[in-house]
Amino acid sequence: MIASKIPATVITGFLGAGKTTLIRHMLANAKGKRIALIINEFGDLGVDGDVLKGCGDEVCSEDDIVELNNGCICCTVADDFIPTMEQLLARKDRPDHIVIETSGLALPQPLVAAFNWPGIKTQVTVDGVVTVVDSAAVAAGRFAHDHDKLDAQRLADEGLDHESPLEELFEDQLTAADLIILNKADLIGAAELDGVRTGIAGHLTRKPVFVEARQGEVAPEVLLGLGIGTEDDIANRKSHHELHHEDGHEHDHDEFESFVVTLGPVANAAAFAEGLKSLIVSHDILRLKGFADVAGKPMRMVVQAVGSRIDTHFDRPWGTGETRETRLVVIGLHGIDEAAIRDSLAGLTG
Ligand SMILES: Nc1nc2c(ncn2[C@@H]2O[C@H](COP(=O)(O)OP(=O)(O)OP(=O)(O)O)[C@@H](O)[C@H]2O)c(=O)[nH]1
Repeated sequence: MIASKIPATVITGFLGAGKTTLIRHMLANAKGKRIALIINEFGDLGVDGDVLKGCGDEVCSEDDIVELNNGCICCTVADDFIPTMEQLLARKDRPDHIVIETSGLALPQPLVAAFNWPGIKTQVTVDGVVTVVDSAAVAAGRFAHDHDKLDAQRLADEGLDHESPLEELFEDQLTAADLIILNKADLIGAAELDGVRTGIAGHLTRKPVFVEARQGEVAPEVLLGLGIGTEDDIANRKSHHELHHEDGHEHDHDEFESFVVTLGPVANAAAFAEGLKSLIVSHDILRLKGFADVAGKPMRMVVQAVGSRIDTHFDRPWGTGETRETRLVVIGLHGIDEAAIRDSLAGLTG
């Protein structure tokens, strides 16, 4: 008897859109379906994996979570993704479903195309591509064309052969979608949300399904079981890069930069968060996340910033034998002033 193919769902979406939050909710509500997770992050801190471990104990134990943090998954398909899939498929206790969270900067196209590789195609199929959208960021014009900035970038770099990197990537992630989650609906009004939906739909030639969400709360029955087989249609969902470089020119992420900063204990959590907020605005930091060691507190503080919106909360006690330290990953556009940001961050702890 030929075993049926394992469905795999690709969850994509720009930095901070709410992919990890959506997956957390899905794991907590998966009702016994055994899910294996492959998580890819930009920046080598492994925050997403850490946030997800333990939250779906019954359906997805730590052994079922594989972190691929060796660059964006779309560029490391052959070296990282394929071997990981092969290992998952070689297991005796194969999962019911595989969920892959791409980094916020990844192009889904090369990843989906990898499901056509011999050895993978016979055993797994792409159930669907789910693209998570930060509706509030879209409504605020985060991905819209900023002509002044773009002109300045073009002046600085004559080789620039494309539109704004943010806009392009955002569009590529939408182009690949079977299901679009309009997340963070709590942050904007109904009319604005409608505007976001119509704006996105107007850009797409295909007609993916739209679902609104708050805090990534989408029923697993809606996310999983789409049964699309997206790998067979991926040639019709080309990214800007594929359209511009049919000659096989390598895709990379040169437009973005990330670095990890390690700091000592934070004296005052509220002042630290306020300081981070101004730093994010003054340096146009796209994403900042990690953990902080707050002096005198037994718990670890999670720091999550998307644009200028910052959230901090204490998630769990520091473990015995675990080094208490403050570690943050900072992501911005190419040319972000790393030295100045490092200096300012060091000044915020004391
Ligand atoms: N207000 C609001 N905040 C949200 C919602 N969904 C997620 N967030 C917050 O947005 C921040 C980023 O969420 P994540 O789930 O980590 O986003 P992500 O897409 O996994 O981020 P990257 O992996 O870094 O690209 C966190 O502080 C979340 O708590 C939502 O629907 N509404």
